[in-house]
Order: sequence, then structure tokens, then C-alpha cells
Amino acid sequence: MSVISKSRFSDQRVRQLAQAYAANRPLVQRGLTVGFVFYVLTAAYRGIFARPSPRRRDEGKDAARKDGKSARVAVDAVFYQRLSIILRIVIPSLRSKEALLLFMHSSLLVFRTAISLYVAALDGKIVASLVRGQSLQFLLNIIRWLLVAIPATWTNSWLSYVQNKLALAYRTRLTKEVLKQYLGDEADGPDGKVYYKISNLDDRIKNPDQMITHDIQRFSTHLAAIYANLAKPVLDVILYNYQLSQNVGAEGLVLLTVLVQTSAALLRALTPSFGTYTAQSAALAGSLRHTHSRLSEFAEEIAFFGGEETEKRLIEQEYAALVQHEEGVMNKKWWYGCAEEGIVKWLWGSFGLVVCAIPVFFKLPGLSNFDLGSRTEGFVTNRRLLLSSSDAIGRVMYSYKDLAELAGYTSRVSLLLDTMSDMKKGRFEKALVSGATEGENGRILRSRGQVLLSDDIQFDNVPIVTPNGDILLKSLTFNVKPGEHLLIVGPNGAGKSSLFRILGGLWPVYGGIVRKPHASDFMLIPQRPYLSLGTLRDQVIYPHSQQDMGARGVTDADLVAVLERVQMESIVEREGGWDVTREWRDALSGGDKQKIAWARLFYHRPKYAILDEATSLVPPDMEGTMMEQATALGITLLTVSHRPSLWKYHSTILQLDGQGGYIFMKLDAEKRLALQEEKQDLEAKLLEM
Ligand SMILES: Nc1ncnc2c1ncn2[C@@H]1O[C@H](COP(=O)(O)OP(=O)(O)OP(=O)(O)O)[C@@H](O)[C@H]1O
Repeated sequence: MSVISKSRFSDQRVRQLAQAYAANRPLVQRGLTVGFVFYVLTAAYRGIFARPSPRRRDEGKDAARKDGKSARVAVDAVFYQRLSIILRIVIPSLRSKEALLLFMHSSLLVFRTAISLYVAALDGKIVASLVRGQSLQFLLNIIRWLLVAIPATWTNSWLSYVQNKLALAYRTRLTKEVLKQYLGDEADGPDGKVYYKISNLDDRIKNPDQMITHDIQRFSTHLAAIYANLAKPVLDVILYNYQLSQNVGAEGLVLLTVLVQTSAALLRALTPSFGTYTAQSAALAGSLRHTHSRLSEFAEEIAFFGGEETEKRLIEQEYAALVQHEEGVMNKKWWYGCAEEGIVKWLWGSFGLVVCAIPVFFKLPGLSNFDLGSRTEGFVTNRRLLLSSSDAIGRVMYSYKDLAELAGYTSRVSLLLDTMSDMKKGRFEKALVSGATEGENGRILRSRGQVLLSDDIQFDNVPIVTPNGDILLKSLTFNVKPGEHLLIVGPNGAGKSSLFRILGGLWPVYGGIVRKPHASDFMLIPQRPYLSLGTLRDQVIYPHSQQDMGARGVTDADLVAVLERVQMESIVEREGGWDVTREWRDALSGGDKQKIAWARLFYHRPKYAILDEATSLVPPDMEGTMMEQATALGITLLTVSHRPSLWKYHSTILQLDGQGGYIFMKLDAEKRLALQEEKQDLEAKLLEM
């Protein structure tokens, strides 16, 4: 008897509790919904601002280490600071084309979510009208379906179009800015020539070409996609789940979220470090490509040596390492794919089905109409919402990965921008020779000299220092006036070419005063002259364009006259005219290249010509006429040559001894030649004895 009354009492209690719950359910619902939205926002915030795990931090490091530099790359304040600097370049103002594209992109994303919500409801209605046998309703719904398809397909196509356009616009802005600094124009004066300084005076960036092409492109693509990958899923999760909570009750939703989050944590723990693998793959592929490009670059040398077997072995080694790595990654992807599909598709699918079934099996207070049609409609709509929502949750979950990748590319792009800015300020980071920073050497390295514009060349106590801090000459003083041709002699490595690098504004001046004309008043003819991409005409007038040539009033006939000076006029006919484009580096012999460079000198007629073994490959009788013509045109020669036959064209000599000493004096070529002959005679006699 007492047992029955007890159970009746507890039944009563449960009923009372249920009634109290039903009465307060709207409040509970609101509480749970607010809690859910708060949870999604904090989870997203933690996802974005969380400190990465040590493993993920290492992935970032590897990405930055590709250039040999180890820098911490994380989604942190430094990242946001770097990103904001780059954002100011890619979106210069709110009225820019990029800002407009971004606004269009955002609007399209919101519009797409609205369409998805409508389609979920419509889907349910179609199935409900089918189950109820309402043919007219069914037909009307199908027409609605077809009508909504128009903006839906339109939106998706527009979305990818606008996103790609945005990525391209970012890339163009960034590339233009980088090229402006990298190939700084004349106006930059001594701050220019960043492309030279970055690879010769600094160690931070080993492959600027890859950064300017590949990394900027990857950065732009990631940046354009980040809104779609981050803000959009957060918005989707909130909207879809809000709608779902209206349909199935917030309780089911909270239960579902707990289950999804638990399994997601499991999946995250199982995820291999794919970021590191990608970086390693890129490094191995880069190495293989480098070995191949060396083979084509030095094909002639390798062919003469018969080095095919060695080269093949090297390439095969690189390839084997790449294949081994790729196979390892493929294996990991295989089992990860199984785990991912099992959890995301099947486990989450079953959770979803259970949640969708709640309104079917339980009469939820506040939800009415429980005929078969309504149940089916509710089920189909909820299922669709669930699928979209779980997809959005997945994307929020992985948004950290996207941000981490963006952080990686951001660090690469900002490393490029920072290094370029340092080059312009004369701040270089390079491994120095031992002892470079100590004592007097250190004092020289820490100080800076002055560069003043002048018609003459005048060095006053200027040290010659290599980029790695090796001091070739502690203090050099000499001067050259226009018309006083200077011969520079000295053993290998004494610093002859280094002197020219200072004159050309390539190397910094560490002390004293350098007075010299602007870098554009110098023209260099090295032993192996540079030939550009382009026509035969472009080779002779380089770096002028055809328009520059026209503006100077020079015609093709004048260019033939220039070529006659170096006995090369026949080349125009031989190669098929001025407009023929070839790989001139391969089409011309070493001597022809030097003659073209001399023709270039006669076309430009600069104030000073730097001749660094510039006649080594032309016949001796020609070198004399070329020198005479140059001096007759008023070009002052600064010559490095081992040929005594050239002495007579110079009036001063700078003799470096290779030990840090030098002599600068007037050159009496005849006397010097006589002395040289006397010395050779004596040496010959000594040998005979
Ligand atoms: N970009 C650079 N970075 C570091 N050191 C350099 C660089 N360029 C040249 N050097 C060093 O500067 C020193 C002088 O080189 P430089 O080319 O001036 O010699 P040189 O007198 O012209 O010799 P050579 O007759 O052999 O051409 C060499 O020891 C060389 O290794």
C-alpha cells in the first residue's frame, strides 16, 4: 500500500516538474539559445586567438625557415600587426576597388546563407505536400524551387568570381608595391638597387624571386578566402542553429553540440601535422627543381666533363627523398580519411538524425501540428539545416588552420617588405668574417661615410669593405678628373671590382668621403657582359627602350654606324634584322658579346666607362681602336686589365697590393713598359743562370 502511494507521489512529483518545465520552457529556451550563441562566439575567438600547440608552432617555424631563417610564426599580436601593415597596401582606402570587392563579397556571403535557410524550409514543404497528396501545393513549391535556383546559382558563381578577383587585386597591389621598391627607379638614388642588395649584402632572403611570385600569390589567395573561411561559418552556425532550435528545441541542439564537440576533439587529436608535411614537400620539390635547373644551366660544362652519371645520381637521390616523403604522407592521409569520414559523415549524421527525430517522438510544448505531413516537413527541413550547420561547425573548427597558413604567408611577405625597407635604410644582416666587429675593424664597420655628387671622382680616406665585413683597404685616397683615364691593377681579390661597386652605389660607404657623379653616369663593361631578353636592337641600346631611342633622335641607321665602330655591322643581316628576338646569351660568342657591350657604350656615351677586363676576348688590334674611339667621344676610362698594351691609354694608375696597401700615381706608360721589359729580361737571364 505504502509502495503504491510512494510511486504515486513520485509520479505526481515528476508531473509537477514537467509542468513547471513546460511553463518555464520559453525562458529555458532563450537561456540555452543565448548560451549557445555565446559558446560559438567564444569558441571562434579561442580558435582565432588561441596560443598554438607546440606542434603547430613548429609548423609555422618550418614555413618561415624555408629561407634559412628561423622565426616564430603564430596567430598572435605580431601576426595581426603585420597583417594590418599589408592590409593598408592591398586596401589603400575605403573607396578603392578592393574595398568595393570586399563589400560585394560580404554581401554575397550573407545572401547565400539567407537563400540556404529558405531552401531548407522549402525542401521540407515540398516533401510535406507530397506526403499529404496536395498536388497544387507541390507544384507551386516546385516552381518556387526553380525560381530560387536562379539567385542561388547566380550567387555561387558570383562568389567565386568576386573572391578570385579580390585575390588578383590584392596580388596586383602587393606586386606593384614590392616591384616599386625592389627595382627602385632613378629617383631613389643611393636607396635603390634593392634587388642587388637583398641578395648580395644581406642573408635574410635567399630566394626573393619565389617570394615575389609564389608567396605573394599564396598570401593573396588566402587573404581573399579568409572571410569565407572564418566569419561566414561563424555567422552560419549561429543562424542555422537558431533556426534549428526553433524547430527541435534548444535542448536537442545543446546535446548535439556536446556530442559534436567531443568527437571533434577526438578528430583533432588524431589529425597529423599536415602543415609541416606540406612545407617539407615544397622544400623537397624545390630542391629537386634546383638540381634540374643547375643541370640545364651548366649543361656545357657537364657535357665536357662527361658528368652525366654523377648528375643522374644526384637527381635520383633528390627524387627518391621526395617520393619517400610523399608516400609517408599518402599513408597518413589514408587512415586519417577513414577516421574523418567515420566521425564527420556517419557519427555526426546519426546524431543529427536523432535530433531531427525529437519533434516526431516527443510532443514539444510550443510546437503544434503533428500530422504526418508536418512531421515529415519538420524532419526534412531540420536535416538540411543540420547538414549545413555541421559543415559550418567543421569550417569554424578548421579556421585556425587557415589562419595559421595565412600567418605563414603573412610572415613571408612582411619579411620581404621589412628586408627591403632595411636595404633602403642601409641596414644589412649578414654573417661576418671572424673578428670583423672587434677593434679597429669593428669601428670601421659601425661608422658610415659620405657620398657627395660631383663631376670628378674623389675618394678621401674611404675604406673598402666587403659585405661580410672583410676590410680589403682601410683607407683609400685618389682622384680622377674627366679625361684622366685611370688604370687599376692588383692581384685577384685585391678589391678592384669592389671599388666599382662603391662607385655604382651598390656597396655602402663605411667611412671618409666619396665624391662622384650619379650612378647613371657610369657604364660597366665586364668580362662577360649582360644581354637582356629582347631584340637585337634592345641589346645595343640597353637599358633604353625603343621609345627612349626615338626620343634621343637615334635611328636604326645610326645604330648600324655604332656597330661599325666595333666591326659588328654584319650581325644585323646575319641574325635577320633589328627586331629579331633570341636568347642572345647563347646566340653570340664571348668576343661578340664584348663587342656588343662596347657598341652599347658608344650609343650611350656616359661620362665614365668602367672596363673590367672588357677587352679580354677581342683581338688586340681592335681593343686599341675601341679605346681610342671611347676617349675621342669624351668618355673617361676606369680600366682593370692585365694587358700592358692598354697602359698607354691611361694617365694615372691605382695599384693595389692585395695586402691592404696601394699606390696611386701618374702613369708614364712608356717608362713603365720599358721597366717591365727590363724586368722580364732580367728574370729570363736569372732563369738561364
Ligand atoms: N657580394 C659579396 N659578398 C661578400 N664578399 C664579396 C662579395 N663580392 C666580392 N666579395 C669579396 O670581395 C673580395 C674582393 O673581390 P673583388 O671582386 O673586388 O676582387 P678583384 O680585385 O676584382 O679580383 P679579380 O681580379 O679576381 O676579379 C673577394 O675576397 C670577394 O670574395
